[in-house]
Amino acid sequence: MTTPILCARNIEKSFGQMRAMQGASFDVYEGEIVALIGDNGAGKSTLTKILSGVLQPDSGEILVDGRPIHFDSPLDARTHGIETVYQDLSLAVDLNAVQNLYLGREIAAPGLMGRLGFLDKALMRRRAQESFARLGVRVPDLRAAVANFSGGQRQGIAVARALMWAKRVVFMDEPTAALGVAQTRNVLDLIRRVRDTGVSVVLISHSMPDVLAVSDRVTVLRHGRRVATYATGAVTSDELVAAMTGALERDGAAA
Ligand SMILES: Nc1ncnc2c1ncn2[C@@H]1O[C@H](COP(=O)(O)OP(=O)(O)OP(=O)(O)O)[C@@H](O)[C@H]1O
Repeated sequence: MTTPILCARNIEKSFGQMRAMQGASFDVYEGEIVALIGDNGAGKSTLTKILSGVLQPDSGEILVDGRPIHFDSPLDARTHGIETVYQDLSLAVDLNAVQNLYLGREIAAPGLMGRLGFLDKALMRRRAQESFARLGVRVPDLRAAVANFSGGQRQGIAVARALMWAKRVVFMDEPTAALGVAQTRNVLDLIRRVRDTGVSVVLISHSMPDVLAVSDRVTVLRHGRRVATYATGAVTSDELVAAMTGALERDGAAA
């Protein structure tokens, strides 16, 4: 079997008395969309934060390409090509789409101008346009503050931003929450396009239809550990809900 590009093994993490991660394991393979699902409080966000360098585990291992690694910060995870799109999007709403794409990673103008702090705005705009075009993200006006845009348009910009920098894995936390039917379809298409560019996607979602529509595999977390993993084509919504709620374990049929 191939080596996962990103892997968590027996992760433990407590917040005071609360054991949020109780031996969680998780694998991401190259070129796949893997859904990470679980009931409220199952530990999806905590695991995501650990695998993107925001939180450090108390114990357990993280492996990239099979090699143990420590992420001391989100920057560490980024240098390994791992990016996260959070549900709150963390876009700067007063800035335009290009500025948001490059927030904190601006390109300096060449030569003395760059050393004086001038930015290469034309280059950034061109690369941003290429990125939006490649992903099929429609930005009504590159110069307008993103505060003017719809939820779906903002989601597209947030995804494009992560993808500008993600070389290996993108975590998407509830990317279709608060979106309408058409916008949800666009974001799901976008997720497929991301995978087709060779970047793996971890989809964290409460939406069974989305999970079943777009993922290749599904991992179910419960009480801070992995209770099941399925090939999406071989599982039903009822089976996923059973794994999430513990009915599978009660039946003694856990995968
Ligand atoms: N900073 C924190 N301090 C204390 N407890 C925390 C903290 N972060 C998470 N927890 C607890 O850890 C457990 C796992 O939370 P987590 O947010 O990872 O779950 P989740 O699966 O993402 O849930 P949801 O679907 O509701 O977002 C929960 O019981 C939560 O209350």
